[in-house]
Amino acid sequence: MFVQRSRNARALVGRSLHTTPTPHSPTTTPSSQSPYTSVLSRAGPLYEQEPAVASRLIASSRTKNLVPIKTNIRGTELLNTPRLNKGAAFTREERAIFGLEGMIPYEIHDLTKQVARAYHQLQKQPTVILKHAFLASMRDQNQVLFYRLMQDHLKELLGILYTPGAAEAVMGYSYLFRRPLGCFISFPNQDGMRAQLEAHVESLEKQADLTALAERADSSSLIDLIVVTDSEAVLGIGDQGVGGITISLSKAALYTLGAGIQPNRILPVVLDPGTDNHIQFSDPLYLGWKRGRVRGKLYDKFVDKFIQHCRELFPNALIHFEDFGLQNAQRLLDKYKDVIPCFNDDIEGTGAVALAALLSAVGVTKSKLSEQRIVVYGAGSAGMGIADQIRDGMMLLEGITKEEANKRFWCIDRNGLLVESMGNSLRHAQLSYARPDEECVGWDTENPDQKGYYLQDVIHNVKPTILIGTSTHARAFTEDIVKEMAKHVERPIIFPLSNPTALAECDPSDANTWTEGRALLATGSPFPPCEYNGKTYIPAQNNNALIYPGLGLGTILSRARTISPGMFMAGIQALANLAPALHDPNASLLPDLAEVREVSVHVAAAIVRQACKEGRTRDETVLKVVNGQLGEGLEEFIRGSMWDPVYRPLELID
Ligand SMILES: NC(=O)C1=CN([C@@H]2O[C@H](COP(=O)(O)OP(=O)(O)OC[C@H]3O[C@@H](n4cnc5c(N)ncnc54)[C@H](O)[C@@H]3O)[C@@H](O)[C@H]2O)C=CC1
Ligand SMILES: CC(=O)C(=O)O
Ligand SMILES: [Mg+2]
Repeated sequence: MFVQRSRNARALVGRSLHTTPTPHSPTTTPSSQSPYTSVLSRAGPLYEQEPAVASRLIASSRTKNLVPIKTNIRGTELLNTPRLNKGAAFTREERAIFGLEGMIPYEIHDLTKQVARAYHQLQKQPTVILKHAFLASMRDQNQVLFYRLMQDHLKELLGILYTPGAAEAVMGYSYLFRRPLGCFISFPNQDGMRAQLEAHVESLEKQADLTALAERADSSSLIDLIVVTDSEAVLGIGDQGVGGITISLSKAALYTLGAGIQPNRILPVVLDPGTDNHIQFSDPLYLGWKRGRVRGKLYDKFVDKFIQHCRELFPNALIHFEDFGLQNAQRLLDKYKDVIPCFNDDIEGTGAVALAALLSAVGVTKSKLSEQRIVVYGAGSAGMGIADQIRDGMMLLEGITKEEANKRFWCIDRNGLLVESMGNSLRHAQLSYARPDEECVGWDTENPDQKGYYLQDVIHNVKPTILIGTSTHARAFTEDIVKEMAKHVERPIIFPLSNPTALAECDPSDANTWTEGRALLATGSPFPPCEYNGKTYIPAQNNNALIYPGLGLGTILSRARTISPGMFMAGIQALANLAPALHDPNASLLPDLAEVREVSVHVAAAIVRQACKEGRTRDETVLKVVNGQLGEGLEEFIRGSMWDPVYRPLELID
C-alpha cells in the first residue's frame, strides 16, 4: 500500500496551498433545512463542548463564532480572565450587562484596531527577549488578541515566540517571570500532584462556557492535549530547569495557531526534577527546585505518576513529550508509545518532517531514498529519530529490508563515526547504525594516527548525498566539508537542523555559495533567502512545528488509542505532497512554516483517513465524515472545526 502511495506521490502533488479555499470563511447561518439543525442549538467551537472531539459539532463549523459563550464572570474579574477578556472591544451592551462601564475607556475598538495597536507596541520593544515578554504578557491578558496578533503577523512573530526567540526566553525565565502560565509539577511536591492537576481543571472550568459545562458529566474531556517537558534538552541549549515551561507554552501556542486546537484545551506542563545547570542553580533568582536532577528509579516513578494521573483525569488527551534529555527521551517513548496516545516531538516529529523534506529532495534529484548515502552528524534524540524515520520510509515506501536500509547511514557523535567496536558505549537507539570497523580500514584520513573517524574523514570517504546536522555544534559544516561533499554529488542535500539559529551547523547562504547554488537546503530555525549569481534560493525551515500540529489534530480527531507507524507515514506523505520543490526544482523543499494552518488540514486529514483504514478511529462522526455519509468532505470538516481567534458574544447567566 505504501509502496504504491509513494510511487504516486509525485502525481498526487498538485494541491497547491494557494488554490484551496480560505480556511476561515465568514460565518453564515445554515438554512433551517440543514440536516444538522438539531445540534445547532448547542453548537459551540470545537473542543469547547463535551465530548471533546469533532463528532458532535459538525454543524458548528459555520456558526461557531456567533454562538455566545455563557459565563457568570463579571466586572474586573472578567477583564482579568484572558479567555473571555475583550478589552476595548466589549460592546456597549456587554459593558452594561457585565458591569464594565467606567473600567475601560469609552470608545469601542474592534479586533482589527486592537491588533494594530498591539503590533505598534510590540515593535517598540527593543530586543527579541522583550518582544517575547510582551507577547507572553498579552497572552495572559487577552487570549483572542494574542492569537490574532500572532496569526496576522505569523511569519515575523514565529521567530520571537518560537525558535530562536524562545531560547532566550527559556534561559531568562526566572528574570522575566511575572505571572505563572502553565502547569508546574515539581518533584518535592509530587504527593499533591493529582490535586495540582485538578486545580488547573478547576480554573479552566471557571473560564469555560457554562452551558457546555453543564452538559458535561465530568471533567474528563476538558483537555485534549498535554505538552510536557522535563527541560533537560531544550532546543540545543540543554538543561534549563523550570524555564522549560516556556518551550511547552510555545509549542502549545503553535498547536492553536497551526491546527486550531482550542487554547484552553491544551495543558502546557513542566516537570521539575531539579536541574544540573549550575548557572541557573546558583542564581538567587532561579525559580525552580534547587537540587541536582533526580535520576533512576525515582525519576521514572515521578514521570509515571504524572502520566497515570493524566490518564485518569484526562483519558482522551494526547501527550506530547518535548525536549527530554538523551537518557530519557527514547526510553520514555518506548515505555508509553504502545500504551497511550503519545509521541516524542524531537524524535518522531523531527523524523517525520525531515523525511517529508527528503522525499521532496529525492523528487528533485530524481533518485530513490534507498539509493542515498546519509551522514547524520549528532546521533542524539533528533538524529536517531530522523534516521529511524528515513529507514521506515525506505522500508515502507521502497520495500527494502531493515538491514539493507541500515547500511545507508553513517552516524557520527562526539567520539566520531559509530562503529561496532564501540560496543557498550553505544546507546540502544544507535546500535543498528554502527558500521563494521573493517569497512573503514584503508580510509584516507587527515591524521592516520587519530582514534576514530570524524566528519571530514567520513565525508571524504563515504561521499554522502545527504548530510544532516543535529549536533548543537555550531558551524560544524565548514567550507572544506561542504565543498568536499559537493565534489561528488550534483545536488548535495544539506540540512543543518540544530536550533536556535546560532547553533546551526552552517548558514544556508554559505552552503549555497560554497556549492555554487547547487545544494538543496533545510534548516531548523528560520533563515533568510540565499543569493548566488543573481539567483535566489529559499532554504526550507525543516522544523517539527510544520508537522506536529497536524499530527496532534489528526490523532485527537480520530481518538486513536495510540499513533501507528502508518499514521505517521500518512502525515509525512501529506506534507511531502505540499512541497513547492515538487513543482519547481529550485523552490523550497517544504511549505513555509507560516502556512502551517493549511498544511495541518492536509496532514490531519491524512492521519484521520489512515486511522480509519487501520480501524483505530473511535469517533463515530469522524468515521461518517470519512465515509462521505455527512455530505461534508474531511478537509472542509477539519477546516471548519478549527478554533479561530475572534471574539464571540458573551451572555451572562447566574
Ligand atoms: N529542526 C528541528 O525540528 C529540530 C531540531 N533539533 C535540534 O537538534 C539539536 C539536537 O537536539 P537533540 O537531538 O534533542 O539533542 P540530544 O542531546 O539528544 O542530541 C545531540 C547529540 O549530538 C551529539 N554531539 C554534541 N556535540 C557533538 C559534536 N561536536 N560532534 C558530534 N556529535 C555531537 C551529542 O553527543 C548528542 O548525541 C538541537 O540543537 C535541537 O534544537 C531538535 C529537534 C527538532
Ligand atoms: C524544534 C525542536 O523541537 C527543538 O529544537 O528541540
Ligand atoms: Mg524540541
